[in-house]
Amino acid sequence: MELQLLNTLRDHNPIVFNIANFVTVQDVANGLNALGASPIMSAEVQEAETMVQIAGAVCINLGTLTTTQIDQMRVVGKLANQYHKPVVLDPVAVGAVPYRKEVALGLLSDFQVDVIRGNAGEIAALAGMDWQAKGIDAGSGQGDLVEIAQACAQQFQCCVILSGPTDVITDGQRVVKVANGTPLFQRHVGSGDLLSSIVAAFTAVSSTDVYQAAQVACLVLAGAGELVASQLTADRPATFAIDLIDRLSLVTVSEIQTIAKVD
Ligand SMILES: Nc1ncnc2c1ncn2[C@@H]1O[C@H](COP(=O)(O)OP(=O)(O)O)[C@@H](O)[C@H]1O
Ligand SMILES: Cc1ncsc1CCOP(=O)(O)O
Ligand SMILES: [Mg+2]
Repeated sequence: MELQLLNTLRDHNPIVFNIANFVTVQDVANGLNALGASPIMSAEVQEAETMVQIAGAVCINLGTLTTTQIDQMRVVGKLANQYHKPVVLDPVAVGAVPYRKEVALGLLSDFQVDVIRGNAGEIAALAGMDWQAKGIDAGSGQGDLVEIAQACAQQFQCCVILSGPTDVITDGQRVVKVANGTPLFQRHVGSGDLLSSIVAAFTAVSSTDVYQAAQVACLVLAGAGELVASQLTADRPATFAIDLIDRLSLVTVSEIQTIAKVD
């Protein structure tokens, strides 16, 4: 895996344009900033073209969608395709809310995305497979996570990250698994949103190889979280979230390499 992309990202400080949700927007902005990217959030369609032009990549998050925002997402996605800017889609809760699934499928037919990043419940829903998603969380289901991720990637002709205790990254054929992380990620709302935006940041510096960018993003975030958890003596979700921001800023390629569990 090309972990040197972390240094490339810090050297280039790419602008990442996020259509964020209102729950986790500041965590995402601060996480991107700490890592070495330059976040910008926008909810206004009138400035969509400028946003896409100045950005290195776009992350579209369905977390708190509105009809107005869906229109903005469609415009932004099409502009990103036109300007050849990578697009990451985070299909928050599409496994639990049929309306969201309908919206996500509509967007996926209106423009091409480069990466879909979701938990098992979300990726299974988009792939048309049975799963008991629970709100924003993965929920419970039975099935081969690799097969589910590959089916989703093949259906939408893109890279898919099915995140969880082990992140499964696939382009539809090839598969890489990242087993780093900590259960503390699940105790902090917004971990998945941050991952999706970090994926966008890495695609901004590796637009010709989004599969590689997706792998590095998963390993850097999961590795940073694992390093934070190894220093905590108790179950402290709030401390974890704060320390994660610091660690994203400080973590080095060699620290990540030392703990990497990549298959
Ligand atoms: N039980 C776990 N153990 C280790 N890492 C986890 C665990 N659950 C989630 N993660 C990590 O948390 C991040 C967010 O993933 P996930 O929880 O699947 O997203 P979401 O918040 O959208 O449901 C990923 O980096 C993933 O590797
Ligand atoms: C709680 C909540 N409600 C709508 S979006 C959102 C945040 C989802 O964050 P994540 O999927 O990263 O845990
Ligand atoms: Mg999520």
